[in-house]
Amino acid sequence: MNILDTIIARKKIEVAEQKNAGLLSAIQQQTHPLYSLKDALRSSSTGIIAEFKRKSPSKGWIFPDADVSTIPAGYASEGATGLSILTDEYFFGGSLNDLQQARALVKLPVLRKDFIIDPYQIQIAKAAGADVVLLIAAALSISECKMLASEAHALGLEVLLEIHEKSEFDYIHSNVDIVGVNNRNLKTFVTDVETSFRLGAAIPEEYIKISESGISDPHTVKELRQAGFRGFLMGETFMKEVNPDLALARFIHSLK
Ligand SMILES: O=P(O)(O)OC[C@@H](O)[C@@H](O)c1c[nH]c2ccccc12
Repeated sequence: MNILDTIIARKKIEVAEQKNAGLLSAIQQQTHPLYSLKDALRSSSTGIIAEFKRKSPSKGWIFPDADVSTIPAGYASEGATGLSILTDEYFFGGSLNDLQQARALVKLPVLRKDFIIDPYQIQIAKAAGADVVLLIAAALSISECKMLASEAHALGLEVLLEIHEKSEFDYIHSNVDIVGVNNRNLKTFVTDVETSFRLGAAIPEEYIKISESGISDPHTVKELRQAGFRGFLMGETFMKEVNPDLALARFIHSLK
């Protein structure tokens, strides 16, 4: 079993437990007008989506005691276009509480970063205050992906579809708002920014496209922009620093 299969197997159990425990009805519902990531990316000059992530299966612990009451707000004040908040606990050290806290502190589009396989997780994302959900082609069938995307839209959330291979172009459909090319292969962890350049050109013009993972050099962002990418999802480059928000500020500065 590759790591993605392991994560999904565990996720199925987690969602079943959450349903049994009635998690959705226990969440204090957040209501706010949607902060559209699509619109923010269209109008932003930097397009950095800054991620809050304590650990990952590929790197282990990055910042175990990272403080959610300061870092996302810091990202916002240093110029992030949107936030990505990991909510998977076992593999990424995140929580729904992280999402709720970040939501309460920032007025930016917030992505729930998790492995979504069930509409229940989208309802929870909405209740906890997310604006966008991630759907990973490699983790879903095309029909599951379509069903989950229409659930997200029914709740007024945007959909970020993540792809990594040409064969996953078939997942792109009308209920997708943003197409993300993950430079990291979730089955092998091999990260290569060339993936974005290779796949980017073939993504239909009407979709906003973003490049995800393994970005650490401002020069890469400039090149990706020239290739038509409007957003850049970056985690580790910031989270490996003592002050991730200041690392973002320096990165943005060097883009100018
Ligand atoms: O820390 P990085 O290499 O900058 O990557 C961020 C983000 O792209 C990565 O965390 C990610 C991309 N797709 C995912 C799917 C699930 C979990 C995590 C991810």
